[in-house]
Amino acid sequence: MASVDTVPQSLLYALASEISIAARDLTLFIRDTNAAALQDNQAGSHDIPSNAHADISRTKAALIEKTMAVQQLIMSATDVQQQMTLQTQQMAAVRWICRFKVADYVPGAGSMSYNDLAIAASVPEDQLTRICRMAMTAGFFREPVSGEIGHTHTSVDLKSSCAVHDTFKFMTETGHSVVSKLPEMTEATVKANQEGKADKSITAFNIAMNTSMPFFKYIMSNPELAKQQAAHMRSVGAAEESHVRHVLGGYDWGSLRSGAKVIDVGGSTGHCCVALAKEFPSLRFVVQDLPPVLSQAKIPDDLKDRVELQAHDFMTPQPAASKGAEVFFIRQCLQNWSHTDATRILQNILPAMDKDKSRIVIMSAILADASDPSIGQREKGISRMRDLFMMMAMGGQERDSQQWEALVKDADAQLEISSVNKPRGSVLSVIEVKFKPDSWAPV
Ligand SMILES: C[S@@+](CC[C@H](N)C(=O)[O-])C[C@H]1O[C@@H](n2cnc3c(N)ncnc32)[C@H](O)[C@@H]1O
Repeated sequence: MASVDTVPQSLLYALASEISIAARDLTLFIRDTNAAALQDNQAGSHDIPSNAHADISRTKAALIEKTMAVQQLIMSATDVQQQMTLQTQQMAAVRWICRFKVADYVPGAGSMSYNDLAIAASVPEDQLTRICRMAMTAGFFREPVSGEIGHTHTSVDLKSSCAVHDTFKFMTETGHSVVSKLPEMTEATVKANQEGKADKSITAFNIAMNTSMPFFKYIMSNPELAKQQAAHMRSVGAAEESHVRHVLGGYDWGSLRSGAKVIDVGGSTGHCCVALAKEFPSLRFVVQDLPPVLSQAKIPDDLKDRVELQAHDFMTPQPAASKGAEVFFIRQCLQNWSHTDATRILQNILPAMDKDKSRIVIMSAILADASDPSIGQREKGISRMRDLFMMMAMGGQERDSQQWEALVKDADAQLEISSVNKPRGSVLSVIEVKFKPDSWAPV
């Protein structure tokens, strides 16, 4: 075997060295914050707390990105096929586990027999054993001794009381059936074009759910789906790339005057406003969303005087009370809509704006150039995953820089993008939109 000195420089070797440095930094962090985790070695034991410093979150993200880059370098097409098939089955296993609430019956500490678990969950033992053993290959559950099953740090979050359970259910039930209809969506689009009905948007979601209702209308008509979707948004907000932390650091909220009003348009259950309200005690917030989503909101008691919930359909003009608000914040919403609808959403905000002091702050992805080597495949993959899901579920789209410019200009020719900031480690950028300085000069 070659000594380390004689190994030629290669991307593989460079990545492995970077992984080694990141692993050292993460280990030191865990030693200082949760030393017991170093002995644990269960799936999820080396995860970091969601409020960890941004540097350590970036280290974790880099480890995931670089280990994925190493795999891509060394895997053949057959290896990739096996990996994808494995992930498909792992996902099917998690779907089954969530459907039968299996994680609820497993004790928080220690273990139980498959037989007892099968009785508790009312499922056949043979299926339970084989399916849980597949889920173990993805880090969910463990078999400390043969025939016994216990939780790992990750499987605990599959309990039906956890948001992760709801988001997995949404992804594996609704999301999975939508994704499976991608070719049918194209066939329906081609057929509509041939019949001269090109304006009729047919999504994979419409085909999968056998409905002509738009995505959100359908979701909101089913309380269970609305709950899962809201949980999904909270879980997306907890992922490093789209963590709510980037909302805090991504815009100069501190420069707003004391008492300034921030309206979170399509703000879901208020997780962004709650985080902002904790950090910026002089600001006031209004969370706008549809009633079924707002009904899931839990605003902490000490923030209720500064974080208001308001039912509002952003396809209609802003209510009178919004007039003159300093910030109309709209995060992760416009990608759900086509260019025409997204233009309308922005236009519905404009009459409520004070041209002098109001601005729209959009927080969304700006699609990277596929040839940009500075962005890793995982980050590109996550943006593409969102873009495709928007297309399949809602006929929406993620946008590149030119498409954002065009959207703002089509909403109103007097609007302009005044600044763009992409917080480090975030897949979302903060796009500030204002009226052009000369657009309100007396004529
Ligand atoms: C992708 S989520 C983004 C939520 C939140 N802004 C965030 O960043 O986590 C899109 C949100 O738009 C809301 N929404 C969809 N249609 C809406 C409408 N017509 N009016 C108001 N909100 C709507 C959904 O309920 C959902 O909360």
